[in-house]
Amino acid sequence: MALVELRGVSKSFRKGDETITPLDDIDLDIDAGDFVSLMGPSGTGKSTLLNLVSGIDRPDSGTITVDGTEVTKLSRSKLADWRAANLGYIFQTHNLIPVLTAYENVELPTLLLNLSSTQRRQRVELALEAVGLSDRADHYPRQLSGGQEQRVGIARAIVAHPKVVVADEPTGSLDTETSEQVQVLLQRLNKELDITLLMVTHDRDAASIASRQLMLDRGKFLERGGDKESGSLGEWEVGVGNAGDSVAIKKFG
Ligand SMILES: Nc1ncnc2c1ncn2[C@@H]1O[C@H](COP(=O)(O)OP(=O)(O)OP(=O)(O)O)[C@@H](O)[C@H]1O
Repeated sequence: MALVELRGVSKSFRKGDETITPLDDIDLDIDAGDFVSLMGPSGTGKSTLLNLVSGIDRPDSGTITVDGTEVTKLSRSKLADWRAANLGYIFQTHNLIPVLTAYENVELPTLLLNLSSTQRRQRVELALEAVGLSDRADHYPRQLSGGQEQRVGIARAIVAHPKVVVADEPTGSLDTETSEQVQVLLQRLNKELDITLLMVTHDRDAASIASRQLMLDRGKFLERGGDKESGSLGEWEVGVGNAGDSVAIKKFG
């Protein structure tokens, strides 16, 4: 069983008289240890997908299972606990709380977990160390650079030792050099700490650091074939990211 399994997932929104259905009967498998990047045109439902996987929103139909737990079946209160323990979320703009230090921002999600103060301190220190910011623990967000703020946001996402971390354009508001540093950091977290990552991005370079590259195109997943080890990238193939769909080759961009 894959770590993350989506089966027959659909999600619609009402906009005035119109119904928009960005995700219609989607299937997807993500294995433990995968680093998946997800690209696709604006409005195709990438953020919607992250919100469903992280239990922030619910699908209209279909099931989402993470590490054996059917997230779509959890009650609202159980979902909050599940999310705190199992899911990390990295935002495009880090969403740090300005009146809290880096340490306190990272500590915040751990307050929802059943941990002693010693365990909590260890987790926060480890997370800050993992993103190379131990020496900035007492700084407030305004005293940090954009890249450092994003690294604090990443530390906050991993502090609970989640099963999965989802990231919505984590390099979207960073300059090229800082973006590259964050990409290297995400790759290290995946390889060294074995964190399973699902990252939405519009940046081809950021997408290419992932071990699997998906594209969401008109409600269907395309997956980039090729040999990651040798660096040769193939074409986008329909249906590979999907569980079950027929596999037809289609050129994309
Ligand atoms: N809460 C909501 N209420 C109404 N419509 C919504 C809501 N959330 C998303 N949508 C609509 O669903 C569609 C998919 O939105 P989503 O943000 O998932 O796309 P996206 O692929 O992430 O786009 P982008 O690349 O521009 O961030 C859009 O048409 C959007 O307007």
